Amino acid sequence: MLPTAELHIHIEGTLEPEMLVELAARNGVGLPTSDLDELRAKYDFTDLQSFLDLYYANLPVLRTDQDFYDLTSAYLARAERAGVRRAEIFFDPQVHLNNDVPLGAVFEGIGGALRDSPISTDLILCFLRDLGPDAAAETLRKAMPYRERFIGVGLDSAEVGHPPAPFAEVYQRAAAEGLHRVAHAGEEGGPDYVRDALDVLGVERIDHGIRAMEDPELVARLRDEQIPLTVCPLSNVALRTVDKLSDHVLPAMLDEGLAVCVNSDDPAYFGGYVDDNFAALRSELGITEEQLATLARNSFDACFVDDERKSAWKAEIDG
Ligand code: HPA
Ligand SMILES: [Zn+2]
Repeated sequence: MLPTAELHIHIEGTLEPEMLVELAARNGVGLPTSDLDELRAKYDFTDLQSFLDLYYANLPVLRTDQDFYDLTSAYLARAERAGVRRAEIFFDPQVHLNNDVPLGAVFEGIGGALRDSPISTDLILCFLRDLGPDAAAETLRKAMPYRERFIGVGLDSAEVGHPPAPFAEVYQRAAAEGLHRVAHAGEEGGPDYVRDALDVLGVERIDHGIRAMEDPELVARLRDEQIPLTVCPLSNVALRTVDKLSDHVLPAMLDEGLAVCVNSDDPAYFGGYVDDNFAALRSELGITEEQLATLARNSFDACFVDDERKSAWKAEIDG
């Protein structure tokens, strides 16, 4: 199993239908159906918004520390089997706050599972871009009592129509707090979203970034500056950003010398964990063992950890 870092994983997107049903029963939360086949049948998306509608509709089942602990433990156990050595995990506090779940329960539950796992982990707090910059600033303010529990901020949810620039101030505030900065850009939005995430928000990594390939000048910059891009191939197929995996730009990104790595995004919804993504790249895109090793090396280089730890993980790839 290829060792890797997973840098683009939404913990809420690891909620498998089985756990959805279990948590709904535990907390007395109604679901449209408890039939697993009927639930899975809903996992057929036309675009990002059609996925987000289901993702948000399912999340009221998460209520207590224990729920967040169970969700996170299940992901970490599965990630361990997938070869994940390091996970930098996104979470969406605004969803839980809007569901009347206190931030303390979110941090305690997720944090407890992280402590109990052998995988090296940290948390990245994501702002929901469609709720706007004021709500993001308010969320960061509410999270400050838990400042030691997370290492960075990100930007997710509906991309088109919600460009990065209005979030400049909250990203500045995050930087002043010593937080790392990443953002989803170029998933459904065009190259301008990627450029603004870099220039206006000062992000250190781009999540997705596949549409940057439409702009040769931007591609040259991403290569020259070796900006990490956390690509999620099965997610892009599930959300129909690409028609089929064999059309994916990942091989072209590798050929351009971009700092790409492979991630699962929302594995419960998109048909697989990071090892499933690697397997699909091998079988459907003809990605070679050497390219897979490059992707794994890139993932460790892109981690928010010291060089010594990166080197130790990278040594495992060839060893
Ligand atoms: O894949 C995603 N894209 C944007 N926002 C998200 N929030 C959870 N998953 C996603
Ligand atoms: Zn994502």
